[in-house]
Amino acid sequence: MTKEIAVLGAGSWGSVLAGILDENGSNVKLWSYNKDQVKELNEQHTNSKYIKDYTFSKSIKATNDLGEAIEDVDYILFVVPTQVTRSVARQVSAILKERHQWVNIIHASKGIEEKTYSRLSQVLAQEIAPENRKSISVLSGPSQAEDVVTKDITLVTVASDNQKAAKEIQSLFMNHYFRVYTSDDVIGVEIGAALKNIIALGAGALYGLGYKDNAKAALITRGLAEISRLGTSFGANPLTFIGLSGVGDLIVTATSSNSRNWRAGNELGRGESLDQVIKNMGMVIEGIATTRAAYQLSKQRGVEMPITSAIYHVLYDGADIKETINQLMTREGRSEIE
Ligand SMILES: NC(=O)C1=CN([C@@H]2O[C@H](COP(=O)(O)OP(=O)(O)OC[C@H]3O[C@@H](n4cnc5c(N)ncnc54)[C@H](O)[C@@H]3O)[C@@H](O)[C@H]2O)C=CC1
Ligand SMILES: O=C(CO)COP(=O)(O)O
Repeated sequence: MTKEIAVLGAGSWGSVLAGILDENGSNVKLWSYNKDQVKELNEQHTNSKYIKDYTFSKSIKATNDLGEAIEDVDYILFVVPTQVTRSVARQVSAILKERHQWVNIIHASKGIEEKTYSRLSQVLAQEIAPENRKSISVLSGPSQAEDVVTKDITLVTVASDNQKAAKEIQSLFMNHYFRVYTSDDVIGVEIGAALKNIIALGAGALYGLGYKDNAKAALITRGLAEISRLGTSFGANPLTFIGLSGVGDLIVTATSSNSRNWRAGNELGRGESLDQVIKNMGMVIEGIATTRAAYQLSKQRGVEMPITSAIYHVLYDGADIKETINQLMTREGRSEIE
């Protein structure tokens, strides 16, 4: 199916998703706010800071001009970091309004807005007027960009407020190594996607401190319990959390040394300061801001999230990691399933 698609954000994930869409036959324009990156993508067809040793298809057109990127498109796919999605959406919205364009919106970012505690579909719905959008969908699941680009088998979910759009998006992305399932649980998919990054930070920290496989399994399992608790408090389907965008993404992010969240946690566990970790990474570590948002949401909604709360105190209050783990382990005993 040939569609005109704008991919906004040419980091690791945006560029790899643009590659899949191009490979599957869509006409893709890839927008970045960085002029040097656009020049590199158009002239060398590489994106060396984000995806090493890979040459992208010559048919992907990179541009610095948002108006040009979204001209006459059927779909706009947002893949910029969570905390800048609102400002990019605002710019997109002004252009759509002026042109009376009506498009399908997708996002593939994983986080909660730090200031408003909003999910990204909420941010996009707030910024892009109903007369300019046919649908809002989210693409999510266990999909480290570095493995997708080498065509490792990858399964993801597209959740949407419009099942016709979900089916169309499914067919736009599906191929022999990238399989897409549909869902109508936007809340569950977005909450799972955002909160697994917090647990990945914790898993990296445990590894950095020398803890082993039992500790990893414990963190992932109890992490999933608190992700589901917060998600279901918003009306998410509990089954979503045992799907690709829930436990699936949690497994890959909390165990893969490609994960920026896991790597950041690992460095923190080894005693590096948060500022240094952020500087070393040079790419987005979504779990940091999302920890703050999820912590505040848990307080607001009276949902118990002991691991998120512990990670919040380590990141934002300078709490000692070992002492924090000790406090978690010596809490009063309780029943596993509440
Ligand atoms: N890398 C991965 O394997 C995956 C990432 N994701 C999600 O995709 C989203 C983007 O992640 P990545 O591409 O990995 O990040 P990245 O750090 O590799 O790239 C981020 C991109 O956003 C651009 N950017 C930064 N600030 C900006 C601003 N103010 N305005 C416009 N553009 C700006 C940067 O220039 C860069 O091109 C995140 O929410 C992440 O959780 C989802 C699945 C897989
Ligand atoms: O979401 C991801 C894989 O599904 C990527 O996670 P990181 O941002 O931690 O690299």
